[in-house]
Amino acid sequence: MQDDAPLAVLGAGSWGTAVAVLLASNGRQCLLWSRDPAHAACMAATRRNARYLGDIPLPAGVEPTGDLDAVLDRASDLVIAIPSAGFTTFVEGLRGRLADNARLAWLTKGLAHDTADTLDCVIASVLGEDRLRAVISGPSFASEVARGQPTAVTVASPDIAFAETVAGWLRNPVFRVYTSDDMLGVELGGALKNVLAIAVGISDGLGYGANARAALITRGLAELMRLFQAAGARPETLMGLSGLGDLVLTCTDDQSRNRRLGLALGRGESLTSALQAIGRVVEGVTTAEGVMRVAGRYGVELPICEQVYGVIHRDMPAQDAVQALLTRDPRPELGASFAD
Ligand SMILES: NC(=O)C1=CN([C@@H]2O[C@H](COP(=O)(O)OP(=O)(O)OC[C@H]3O[C@@H](n4cnc5c(N)ncnc54)[C@H](OP(=O)(O)O)[C@@H]3O)[C@@H](O)[C@H]2O)C=CC1
Ligand SMILES: O=C(CO)COP(=O)(O)O
Repeated sequence: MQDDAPLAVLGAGSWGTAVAVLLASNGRQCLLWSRDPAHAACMAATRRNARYLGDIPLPAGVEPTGDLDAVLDRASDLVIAIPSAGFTTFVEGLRGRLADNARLAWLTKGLAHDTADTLDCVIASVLGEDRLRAVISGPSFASEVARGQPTAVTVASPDIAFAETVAGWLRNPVFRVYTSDDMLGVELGGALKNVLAIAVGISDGLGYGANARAALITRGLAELMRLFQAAGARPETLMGLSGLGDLVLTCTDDQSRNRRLGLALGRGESLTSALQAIGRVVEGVTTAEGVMRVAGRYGVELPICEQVYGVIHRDMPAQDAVQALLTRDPRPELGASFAD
């Protein structure tokens, strides 16, 4: 693959734009596709993405476009940056339109909206098991990355050589990239942390203190560990950037939209008005539903995720959800294994 061929980022929200800026600052030509041609034209004219990342100038190497056919003609290395709710439909729309040598990476954190499968399963089943593919995940707020603040992430792929290739696109002295072959663990960590961040936000919004926050993060980690064991992900991935790293980031910093949603719900705002005020994707909302399906599939208990699901999708009062967690049957902190 030619290093001077353009890369393409598909999806021009906050994270897609930040990664396009990163790739261009690494010297790569980067097509940045928006599904809204007027938005693409505005970015091209103003050299900013006013809608999602307005304070960051787009470097010369970023080429905004609204023409997906032209993008697929010019680039065979594609980075998908759209929310999980639209992921499956979008990938199905790529079927039959990709060059044979097209390679895919994605920045999306979540589960397939319709099946609750991991996004890797979606890509493999729609575009073929042999398609080179990788997920980019880890603690990485878009605006910090776009401003060049130090960040470290993980790239996971079933093909470790391809993980290295993607890492090479992204790496620079302030953007450190590790690689992994545990796609499942990296994707599950990225999906669940959004739901857990809503839980921590709710607790903080209710005015509970630092003790409750630390307890929720720790017991959230135990939920992830249980799911990892049941699903066959590697426990050490949980201690990495896409697990503990992103869980801590998203649960503790108000840049997180998932945490901010929880804060608003804890303070008594309605879901609709909180989502409207945030005005960006809040992945934990749809993922909370998917996670319940995954818990059922593997027969694991995920009590914190279940309460978040109750608050968001069953109108449960936030205070009742916390109470339900506090009054669960007592149990040993760690059972026969860490995951019990
Ligand atoms: N922001 C961040 O700091 C990080 C985000 N992520 C993950 O990246 C993913 C994208 O998030 P982010 O960029 O922040 O979200 P934003 O809400 O900032 O932007 C979403 C973008 O996706 C576009 N979009 C939505 N649905 C579709 C669709 N069906 N087809 C094509 N484009 C679509 C939107 O277009 P339109 O404007 O037309 O609606 C918009 O450009 C999420 O899974 C998120 O969890 C991961 C790490 C960091
Ligand atoms: O995934 C993220 C940082 O790693 C962004 O988190 P939010 O979607 O909660 O803002």
